[in-house]
Amino acid sequence: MPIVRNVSRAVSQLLQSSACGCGVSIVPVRCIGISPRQVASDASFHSVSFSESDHPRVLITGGLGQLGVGLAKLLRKRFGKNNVILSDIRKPADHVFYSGPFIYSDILDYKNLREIVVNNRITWLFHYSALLSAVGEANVPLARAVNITGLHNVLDIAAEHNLRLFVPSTIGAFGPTSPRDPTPDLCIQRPRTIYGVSKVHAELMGEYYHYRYGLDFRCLRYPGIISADSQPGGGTTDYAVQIFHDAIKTGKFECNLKPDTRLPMMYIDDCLKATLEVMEAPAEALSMRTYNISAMSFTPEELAQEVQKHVPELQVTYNVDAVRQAIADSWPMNFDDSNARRDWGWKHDYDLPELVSTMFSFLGSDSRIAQAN
Ligand SMILES: NC(=O)C1=CN([C@@H]2O[C@H](COP(=O)(O)OP(=O)(O)OC[C@H]3O[C@@H](n4cnc5c(N)ncnc54)[C@H](O)[C@@H]3O)[C@@H](O)[C@H]2O)C=CC1
Ligand SMILES: CC(=O)[C@H](N)C(=O)O
Repeated sequence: MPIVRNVSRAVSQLLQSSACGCGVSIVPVRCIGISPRQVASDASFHSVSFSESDHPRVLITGGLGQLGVGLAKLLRKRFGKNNVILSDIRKPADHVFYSGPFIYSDILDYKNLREIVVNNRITWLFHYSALLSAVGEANVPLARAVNITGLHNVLDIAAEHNLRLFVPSTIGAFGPTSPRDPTPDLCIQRPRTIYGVSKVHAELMGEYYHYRYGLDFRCLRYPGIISADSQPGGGTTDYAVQIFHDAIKTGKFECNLKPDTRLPMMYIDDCLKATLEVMEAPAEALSMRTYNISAMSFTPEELAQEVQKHVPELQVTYNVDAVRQAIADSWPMNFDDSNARRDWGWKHDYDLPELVSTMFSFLGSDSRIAQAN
């Protein structure tokens, strides 16, 4: 009766533990006898226990978006090119395809995902597939499928195959009734977008699987991410990337948020650094499984002023998009990430001036608006 014993031990530990997980260290209970999904009898469990010195074998879902290619680059530097597999449902550009392993994977296809994990002996999974806030509102059924059903597939496969699982959450997991300045890790979360609802669901399901099945779930709430070599995928914070491209190409930028809309933001290198750090943190260091991370917070007006130090000719106008503005007005203005700083030593490198000068040195400011005049 080992399964029954495991179940009752898991349940009693679960009941004894604090529901919020704040400041309480709970020993995860690995209980492989109660797999969260009924697995076909012919399924093979090739998950291998890796010793500390072995590199993880990594799969990134939704890897062709704004963040995945950069994450793959960072992880390949650390763990070796062939230990990191990028996957997506889109066709990769040549430079991505030839830079390391790429595989087609639709996260709605449970069996295919399981086959990839088994055949490649995956040990770490970064689940990046998602529809972001603005595109999610434009196609709620698809956002619900990708962000919620897709997450269920990933959670079950990760639990069955003993994976360490990273799922990013977002400032969008908060809503108008959350404290906005600053927003702490634990507070009311009643977002009003399908994106936000799906991310709160992901946080709660991941933490539930951690306490119930011992899944090694780790989650960071990212601010709006700014990158030079990848395009954002349809979010509310996209303006803060677009302004750089428009400043260089035309010298004119039309912003779809009001000039005083304050949102937390972060340069991509900081975001990817935090992601790797939390995945490498010893489990004992993590007093929670979902952390806010923060770097800076600015308004479109403040960003434009900093950009104008590099491109003084830049003209900024405002044409507010009502959907995006309503979303932004319900999101945090400043993010409290003191728990991440305390538990696993999180520290950002880029504030607004460094972010802007780094973006321009990346994008090459020499082509800037000579043509526009
Ligand atoms: N970029 C940002 O500012 C922030 C991103 N995040 C989160 O980080 C993660 C990555 O974000 P981005 O790279 O910016 O997103 P993105 O929108 O640029 O890329 C998402 C990728 O998911 C893929 N995808 C869509 N449906 C799929 C399916 N059925 N199966 C497999 N892949 C599918 C898309 O093809 C796309 O390449 C997301 O979970 C997002 O919520 C969180 C906060 C901020
Ligand atoms: C902050 C995010 O999650 C994303 N960039 C969005 O704006 O939807």
